[in-house]
Amino acid sequence: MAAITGEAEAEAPGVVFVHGSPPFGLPFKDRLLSRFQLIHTSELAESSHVKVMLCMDHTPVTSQTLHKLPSLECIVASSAGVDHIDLPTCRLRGIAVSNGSQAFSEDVADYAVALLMDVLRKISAGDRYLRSGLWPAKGDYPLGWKLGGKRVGIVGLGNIGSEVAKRLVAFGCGIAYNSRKKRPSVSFPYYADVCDLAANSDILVICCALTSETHHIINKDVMTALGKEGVIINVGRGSLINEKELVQFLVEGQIRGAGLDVFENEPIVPRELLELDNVVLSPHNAVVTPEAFEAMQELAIANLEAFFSNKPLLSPI
Ligand SMILES: O=CC(=O)O
Repeated sequence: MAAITGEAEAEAPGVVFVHGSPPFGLPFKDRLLSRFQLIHTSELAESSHVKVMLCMDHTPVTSQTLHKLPSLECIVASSAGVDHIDLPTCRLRGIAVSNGSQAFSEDVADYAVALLMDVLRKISAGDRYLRSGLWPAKGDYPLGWKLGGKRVGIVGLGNIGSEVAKRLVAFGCGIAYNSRKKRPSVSFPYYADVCDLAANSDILVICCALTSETHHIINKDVMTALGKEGVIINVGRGSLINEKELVQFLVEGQIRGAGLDVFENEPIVPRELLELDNVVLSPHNAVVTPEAFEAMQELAIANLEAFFSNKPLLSPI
């Protein structure tokens, strides 16, 4: 006993409900197991006492899921986007939610810039042209456009959007943004209306959270305002854009191009997009680097430890 041996009595490990089928490798699982007791989705029936959930993938956390966890106080999500979690129910029940965005923001921002550079300078399209033996037989591939000097409208100036801005300022772009609220500490021009932002931009980079307010925030009116020379990059969620309208605008040449990491009905990608050389397509890969996964694991464990020590979460949403 602690009183006799002088050793601190070992504390029981905190119980963590792991939601979804985690893509985590063994080292992460071992690290979690060394600190916490893990309960999995298949054991939901025995989880009525669980206070914290670790969400390792995009499996929906519905009001029914939450109903089965009456003691839940906190959800630690590994992803940047938390649109798979029923946030209104969490708010009603006072369940705190944290996300993983801090861990991924730099990598997602790099990827957004890479997609943009690719669309403008036609890198993937030129690669396809060369590999199919058309160069030089069919002549040089058409020239692309310069990035420096372009006016970039960022939709969602959170962790990821701010990193995108930092990078594009270094490329000599002008930045403006739209978000729920003007950010007093930010000197970039703010547009409360996305159409106004589009009308004053050459490029839109979409990196806001998907909510009922932002669903289809990019629609035909916004694309019309952006104009024929406009480019759209989406590293947020597919449903931020009305995809049917986007496809139509791209097919008809009513905007110049798009770089898309996300789609409305993933992994289904509209067939028309596969035919277009002014579109760069990517299989929801912007967040995926081993370094980002490592940082995500650190953040998830730090959030769980903060919860169990009654400290503020590190990345509350
Ligand atoms: O899309 C990936 C994420 O939200 O982390």
